[in-house]
Amino acid sequence: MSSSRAKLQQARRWVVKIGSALLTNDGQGLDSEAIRRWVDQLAVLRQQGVEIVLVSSGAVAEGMTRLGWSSRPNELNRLQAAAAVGQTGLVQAYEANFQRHDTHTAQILLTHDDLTSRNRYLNARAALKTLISMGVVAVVNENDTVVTDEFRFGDNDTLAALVANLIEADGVVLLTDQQGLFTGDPRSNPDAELISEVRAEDESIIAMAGDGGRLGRGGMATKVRAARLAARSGAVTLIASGREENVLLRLKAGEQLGTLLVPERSPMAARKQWIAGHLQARGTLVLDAGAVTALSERGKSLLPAGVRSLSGRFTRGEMVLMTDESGKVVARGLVNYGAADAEKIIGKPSALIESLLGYVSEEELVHRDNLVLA
Ligand SMILES: Nc1ncnc2c1ncn2[C@@H]1O[C@H](COP(=O)(O)OP(=O)(O)O)[C@@H](O)[C@H]1O
Ligand SMILES: N[C@@H](CCC(=O)OP(=O)(O)O)C(=O)O
Repeated sequence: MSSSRAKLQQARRWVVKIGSALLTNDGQGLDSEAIRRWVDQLAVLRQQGVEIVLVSSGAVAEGMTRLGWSSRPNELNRLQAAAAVGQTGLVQAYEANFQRHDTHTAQILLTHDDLTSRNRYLNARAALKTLISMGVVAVVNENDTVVTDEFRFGDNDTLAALVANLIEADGVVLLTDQQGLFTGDPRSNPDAELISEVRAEDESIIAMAGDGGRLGRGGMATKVRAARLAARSGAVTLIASGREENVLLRLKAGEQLGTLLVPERSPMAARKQWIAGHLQARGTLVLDAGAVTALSERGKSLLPAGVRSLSGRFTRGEMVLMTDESGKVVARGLVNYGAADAEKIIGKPSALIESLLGYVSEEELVHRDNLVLA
């Protein structure tokens, strides 16, 4: 087995996306047998220690079936109405199946704004992470009923990749109606060959990937682009057929199914690059000399004890600058406590956090995994 395949096997958090084409059996209503089989597999994966977030399409297609429409309407209001009708069918199907495994599901409907506005982004992230920690399977879809221009993400491949960025998933599995990415669209090109593994950044795959079928929105083109997005936070993406028997369990066992799109950087390197480049600092922590040395020379995390003062109005998870006493920036990173709580614990040993705050999030103020030296 290639070492890249092992990356998916070892991934502890997977975003699994099930496409419209697959879910609705090409327009025949929700394929409840298939949903049962995927849920059974997801339940086994969870027993094997994999955390799962599900991104499921199919609301519009299911709504059309329920409303007796044979063709996809062009008017936005009718599409939105179909999505609203179909979404209840989708969540019913997942909830009923996960209940057989004593697992709760949660419906999360997201719009583009939710992932671009910092506040909403942090809320979505905190809610999803809390659900994961409680063992609840979130079932995510685009909030089709409120998006303004014709379906903003449009396809759920992009949404799955953005969710992976959001919750730092290390694996994205896109289940569709083809075996994976072929050198050309197999619907029109019978000689096209399946690609087993490719770099997510490889330019040549963009040209190979065509658009989608009757029900699907993005085709392979959006899957390839989604793999690139997921690679930004270091996640591997696997495109495979959801009709393949036990596909998820076989992937977890390391079988060479589908197409693996491999990120250039390790999750850690990608994460650090993201911290370094993409976030605005919300505050500053001034460190004592010992803490400066611990961070810059020994690669340590920042403990509250090494902080002399702070400024800014930051909340947990936001980015702060860390400076020495002369004001020189030594590092930047994501802080584990909001400013008000941080103020109470700076200069104190981590063992006192619980008595000072009444709870402990982490013993570090900034963990070294979430910290980049200047
Ligand atoms: N290079 C390619 N390899 C495989 N499938 C391709 C390729 N180019 C286009 N496709 C088409 O993409 C479709 C899958 O995308 P789509 O219909 O959007 O499904 P989903 O709803 O699962 O996202 C396939 O049915 C296939 O015909
Ligand atoms: N939000 C839409 C899904 C859009 C869609 O079909 O996406 P995809 O499965 O990527 O082709 C729905 O639930 O119908």
